[in-house]
Amino acid sequence: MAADQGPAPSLRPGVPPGAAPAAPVVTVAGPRVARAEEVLTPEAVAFVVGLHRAFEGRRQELLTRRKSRRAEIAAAGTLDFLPETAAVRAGDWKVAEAPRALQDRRVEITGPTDRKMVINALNSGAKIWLADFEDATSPTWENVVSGQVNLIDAYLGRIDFSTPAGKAYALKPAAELATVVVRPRGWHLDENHLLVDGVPVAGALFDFGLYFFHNAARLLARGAEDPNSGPYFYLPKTESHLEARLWNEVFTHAQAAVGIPHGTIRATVLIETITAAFEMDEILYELRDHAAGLNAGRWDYLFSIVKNFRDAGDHYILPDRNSVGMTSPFMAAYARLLVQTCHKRGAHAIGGMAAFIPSRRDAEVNAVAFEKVKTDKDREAANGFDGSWVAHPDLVPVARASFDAVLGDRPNQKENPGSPEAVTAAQLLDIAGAGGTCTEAGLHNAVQVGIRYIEAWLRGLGAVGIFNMMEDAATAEISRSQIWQWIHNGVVLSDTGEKATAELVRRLVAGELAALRAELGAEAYAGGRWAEAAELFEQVSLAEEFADFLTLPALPLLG
Ligand SMILES: CC(=O)SCCNC(=O)CCNC(=O)[C@H](O)C(C)(C)COP(=O)(O)OP(=O)(O)OC[C@H]1O[C@@H](n2cnc3c(N)ncnc32)[C@H](O)[C@@H]1OP(=O)(O)O
Ligand SMILES: O=CC(=O)O
Ligand SMILES: [Mg+2]
Repeated sequence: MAADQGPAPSLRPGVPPGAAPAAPVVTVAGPRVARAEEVLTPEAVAFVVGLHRAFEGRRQELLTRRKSRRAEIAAAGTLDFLPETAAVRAGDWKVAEAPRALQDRRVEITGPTDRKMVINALNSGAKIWLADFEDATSPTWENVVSGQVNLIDAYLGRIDFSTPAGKAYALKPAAELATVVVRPRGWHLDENHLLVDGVPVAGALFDFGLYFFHNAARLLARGAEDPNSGPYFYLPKTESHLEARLWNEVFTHAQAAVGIPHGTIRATVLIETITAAFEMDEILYELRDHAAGLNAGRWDYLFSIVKNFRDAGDHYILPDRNSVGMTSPFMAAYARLLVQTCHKRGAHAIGGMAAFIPSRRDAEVNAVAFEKVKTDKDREAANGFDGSWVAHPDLVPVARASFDAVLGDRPNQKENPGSPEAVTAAQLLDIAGAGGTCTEAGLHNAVQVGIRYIEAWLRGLGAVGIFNMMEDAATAEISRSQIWQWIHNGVVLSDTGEKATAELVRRLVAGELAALRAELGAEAYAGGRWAEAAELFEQVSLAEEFADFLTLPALPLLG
């Protein structure tokens, strides 16, 4: 405002012009969670409120922008690299050097932040533990607050746990523990239990802000670079470099606010949307002082392709989930581009999740899981990735063997430029080129997985084993969005010759509920949330208007 304009008129009746801005009204409205007061201290809440006040406006703008971008994609029926950022792609620049704790990331275990899992993950022998508030967590107030309590206890080396049967859990010596990398929720989810002037804060800023605030205080006490830890993050579901820019602004603000050096925070960005795949360079560039790498989040990536091209015709129809994999040409192109981009920019390239989970009770299931995961990790290591994810502690040695065989004593292979084959937009979008079939068996599986997962999520479980596969929010999104896509494109199922229709899906849902009642028994069935899960599943897979995320209509049903 120009100096001669005088003070702005007061918009608050009775408050003189130029008076200090009103203090925000902050409401914490969740059910009681044990030890919440250790996390939700007045200072930590004020820090999150400060983030909200600084960045909520921009978050909303970017969420609106997602909608217009999707409308553009629907109109064009295709996608390409951005002309306006060609100079960034062509430029000669690198991201900041990784801190010591993030140099060797050959095996990363992922999982939710409940107490037992925290201890098991940290003790697993993995280099990194991705502490997940996203795909693997149902964001009940209990889960998001107690997760923060557990992270503080883990950082202080005082986390322990025992089961009602007396099995005791404790941390191994500090030098043997995984480094913690926290994955906050994506930009789309609100935290409805913390309101500022009646507006919910972003789940992303709640998870990031609380972990950063508590972690940064300890970091300051320990000295500039802790060899085993720091404020390290995974950033999920990013759709554009502008969203990465917002994270960069949040990091810059957060570091300045608590007085730790710019660049202390390190973030690995999941490339798990089709739009982000076209902006890998740009995302690293925006975050270059804070970037630690990119990750190939294959499950949300498939979901994002279906979501964005759901009504773009036959070329984009995703066949049965188990007939597409990382060797499908469009997925191989995505992995290739990720390794090429990361290594050109000095960043780590981290592989994704093979969803097969082992069983300690069934040797055959175990053998299949080990073999499938080994094949997947061998391929990633050979293709230039610096490390990869596993979902279960028993898979840590499997993935480590794959990466040891390629890396040897080197912490990573960032000097490996990856495949010399350039990646084109057409290759990234060649879904039809994957072949694969759409079957009623695939449709049935999608119904089963979708209902079972949503029911677990409503009870506060964000990751579950279903039919020996790891299922989480990302894989459930594939199930329901694929059904929407098949119905709206009139797909004919190759094994029955029948068309995929809403009526067929409703029949399969009813059949699945009856099967579950028989499998569980009437009492256990009645104790679950099956009817709500089925209703929500039908809504997100059959409603004409496609829900951007299934967790959005599901959120109000959580405690
Ligand atoms: C698309 C994506 O975003 S992938 C990343 C997000 N998804 C995830 O992180 C999933 C992580 N994995 C898991 O949550 C689990 O492995 C599940 C739910 C799939 C299966 O868990 P369970 O049914 O408990 O498996 P199982 O009984 O074989 O577990 C054996 C032991 O390993 C532990 N365990 C299993 N997975 C993990 C894990 N990821 N982290 C830590 N501990 C684990 C179990 O707690 C159990 O411990 P216990 O023997 O002390 O009781
Ligand atoms: O977050 C990972 C994914 O595959 O989705
Ligand atoms: Mg994901």
